Amino acid sequence: MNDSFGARLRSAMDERGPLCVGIDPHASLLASWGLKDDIDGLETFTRTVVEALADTVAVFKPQSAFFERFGSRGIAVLEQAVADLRAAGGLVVMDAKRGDIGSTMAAYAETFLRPGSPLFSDALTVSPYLGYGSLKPAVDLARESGAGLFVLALTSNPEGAEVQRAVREDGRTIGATMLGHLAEENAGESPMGSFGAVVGATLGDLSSFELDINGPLLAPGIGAQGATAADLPAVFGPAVRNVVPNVSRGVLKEGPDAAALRGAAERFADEIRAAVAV
Ligand SMILES: O=c1ccn([C@@H]2O[C@H](COP(=O)(O)O)[C@@H](O)[C@H]2O)c(=O)[nH]1
Repeated sequence: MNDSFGARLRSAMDERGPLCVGIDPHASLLASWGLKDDIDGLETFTRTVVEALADTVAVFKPQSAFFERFGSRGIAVLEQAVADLRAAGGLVVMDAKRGDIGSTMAAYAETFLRPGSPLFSDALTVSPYLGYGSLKPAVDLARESGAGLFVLALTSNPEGAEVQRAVREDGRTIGATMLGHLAEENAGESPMGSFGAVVGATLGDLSSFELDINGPLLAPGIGAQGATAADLPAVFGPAVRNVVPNVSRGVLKEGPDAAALRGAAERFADEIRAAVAV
């Protein structure tokens, strides 16, 4: 890969729009699609989403947890989905939220960020709560591989504030500190850097945070968690141009009909485009 993740993401957003569709095969969704909560149900669900959306949506975010719960066969379904999505021109952000001491983080990085690895993805979500520096092996390998990271900074769930809004001795919150680290990683990059933050679309006015990190902001929370596309400008301000809004259940609940899935993704994409253009 010649281009960095940030460059590939900017092109994909320009060509296909900024929507990220999450692939979260909840047991309740398998049931509502008339599928069994087993490996065949998982495989049919995943293949249906991939076939319906892979050639039109810019970014996909498979939620690893829903595949891991089926063990090695679930991981095989995830591997196939990653390969098929990427072959169709979609970018894959693996939502595995890995985080550990550096020596173990290096192994997670090899799993998701080393080209040729079965789960190699365009980007990986990571947790910095063992200290931002513990992510260094992933940062280094992402740079080498042309991949990206999304670091949990201000998550969409209300419980996140206990940690992320805690104030350090220097007066900065933990969330702001993570955003600061990412701005340093992305300094000087064009059209934007490859080191993004996860910032929930549910969080209301974030003008007290420096969201302009010259990198992407992955924004979950639209749809099932109650945020809407129309909320994006008020939440993100001028940084909205770098926002990649994620919708998982809001799209997936329209399946299994492929046209209905495509219709839902198009509606969200149109709403986002309209909101971001204001
Ligand atoms: O702060 C965060 C970080 C990650 N997520 C993940 O995004 C999707 C959201 O799914 P919806 O069905 O659209 O609510 C899911 O995979 C979460 O694990 C998040 O919601 N918030």
